[in-house]
Amino acid sequence: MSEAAQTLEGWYALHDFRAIDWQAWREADDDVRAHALDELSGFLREWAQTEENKQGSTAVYSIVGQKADFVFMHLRETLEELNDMETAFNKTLFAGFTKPAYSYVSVVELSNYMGGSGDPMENPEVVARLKPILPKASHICFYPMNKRREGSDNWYMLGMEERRAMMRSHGMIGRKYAGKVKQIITGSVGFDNWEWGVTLFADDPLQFKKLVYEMRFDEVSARYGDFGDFYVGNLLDESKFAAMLKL
Ligand code: VOV
Repeated sequence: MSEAAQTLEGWYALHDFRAIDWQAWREADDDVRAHALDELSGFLREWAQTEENKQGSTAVYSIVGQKADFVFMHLRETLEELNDMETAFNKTLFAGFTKPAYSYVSVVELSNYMGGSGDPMENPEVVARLKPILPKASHICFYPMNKRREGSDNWYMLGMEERRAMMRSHGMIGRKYAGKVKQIITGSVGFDNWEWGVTLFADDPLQFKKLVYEMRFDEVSARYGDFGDFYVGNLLDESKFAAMLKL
């Protein structure tokens, strides 16, 4: 049996993709819409406060294309907290004007492929990566992925050193995008239908295309990467959200 990589886990993640029921929104009375917007603003502020208190983080983006209209990406200490916020939001008037489009449950993960020495949890940089404040970059890109397990292309049958060498090469490509793309890798084995969620943040959306394309030529992606649907979107704040919903 090959040696499993050791992983460190941080905050739990929920990517909550929703579509807006535009017909219901259009048909609602002005005061109902106003109340729904107030509730939405209340939640956005509450989530910002949680972030301020370093008890979690939330990113809010619109989604371009027909897969969804917006996404809330929440990071919290426990699955219970994620569930509670999801349920609290679902009880709002505004949530009644949305339909579920897709969701993804995972946990922020670091592996020991690049392992340093000493107790990693004593390293503030590691802790900051496990419990990250999500960047407020102009754009988000999310997709789930697996490492392939097919015939002779089986990631899970490779030895640790071989995997480590490939992850090193992966990391070298990623490093070229330092300052342009920030990645949050969340593990989802046992939690959701794919093995990892990849969430990228950038001010220039073309950097997503360039990074993902360059990685396609790297062995770990070229030979062992299988990918789900891609979601790409634009940063929303309270006023942009209100503008998006204005009729
Ligand atoms: C933005 C740049 C960037 C950088 C710097 C970077 C670096 C690194 C390092 C150093 C490591 C290993 C240690 C750790 O931190 O876990 C990883 C780990 C991982 N990555 Fe990565 N990755 C990036 C970006 C990046 C992208 C764009 C993708 C999607 C791949 C693609 O083809 O679309 C990805 C995937 C992953 C995954 C799924 C893992 C876990 C794999 C596992 O088997 O455990 N990643 N990644």
